[in-house]
Amino acid sequence: MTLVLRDVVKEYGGRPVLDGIGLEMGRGDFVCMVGTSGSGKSTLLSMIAGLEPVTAGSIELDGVPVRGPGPERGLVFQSGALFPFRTVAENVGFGLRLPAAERARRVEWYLSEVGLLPLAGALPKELSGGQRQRVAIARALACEPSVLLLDEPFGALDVQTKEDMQVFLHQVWQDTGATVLMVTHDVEEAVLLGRRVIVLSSGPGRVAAELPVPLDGPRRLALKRTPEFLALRAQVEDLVRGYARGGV
Ligand SMILES: Nc1ncnc2c1ncn2[C@@H]1O[C@H](COP(=O)(O)OP(=O)(O)OP(=O)(O)O)[C@@H](O)[C@H]1O
Repeated sequence: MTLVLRDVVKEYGGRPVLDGIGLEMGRGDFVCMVGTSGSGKSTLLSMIAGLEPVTAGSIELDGVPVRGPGPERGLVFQSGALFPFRTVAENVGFGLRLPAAERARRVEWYLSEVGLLPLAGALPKELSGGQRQRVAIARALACEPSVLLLDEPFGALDVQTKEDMQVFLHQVWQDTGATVLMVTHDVEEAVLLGRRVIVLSSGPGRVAAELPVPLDGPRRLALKRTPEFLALRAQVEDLVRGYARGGV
């Protein structure tokens, strides 16, 4: 599925928040978006998810304009927002309009994909933060979306758990072939996972730079220590810092 944004503008009360955003993503793409706080990253994801209308411009999936939410787009927020009184399996299966046996099979499949099958009967309060995010990701994946929209999905996790989740997400992406658009504050995470990194400037948000990530081989954590990775990370950090100060 292709996702195309053309000249997307968003205003709140006449105040421009995003201005002229363009983006093209093909099937199986993985794009990470970074930018300072308030540059409109979450707003952009909400519009792609169909939860917010655009003020001007267009967002199209396979050439069809987005006019509301749809099952082909899965959205995961920073705090997974699970139903507290439903089990892990019930959370993952919630909203799946399938016959019971098929739904159970689907839930089992995605719980094993995220390594949580043994905790299928647990309640969210019995899980760690990382496990809760895995459930949220499994829930989004269970709808088998063509496009996965991730808004700071690991932002609330400690460094170790976050790194485990980065490796996990990369594996899920490879296994499912989903198109992934991920918003993050973490430049290292963006360079590790993205095949491209988009830097948004702020006030209003614009695409300030789009950098390919030409790193060969598997995206393992050891990659973070290579000179190529460190150079690219520094380049993106300088861009983000520069735009935060009002232009490079
Ligand atoms: N519903 C709304 N009504 C009015 N203004 C809003 C609304 N949602 C967001 N904004 C404004 O739009 C701007 C961009 O917000 P947004 O949350 O998209 O930025 P962000 O880049 O995701 O920030 P952060 O990195 O801090 O999450 C902010 O100035 C915010 O105050």
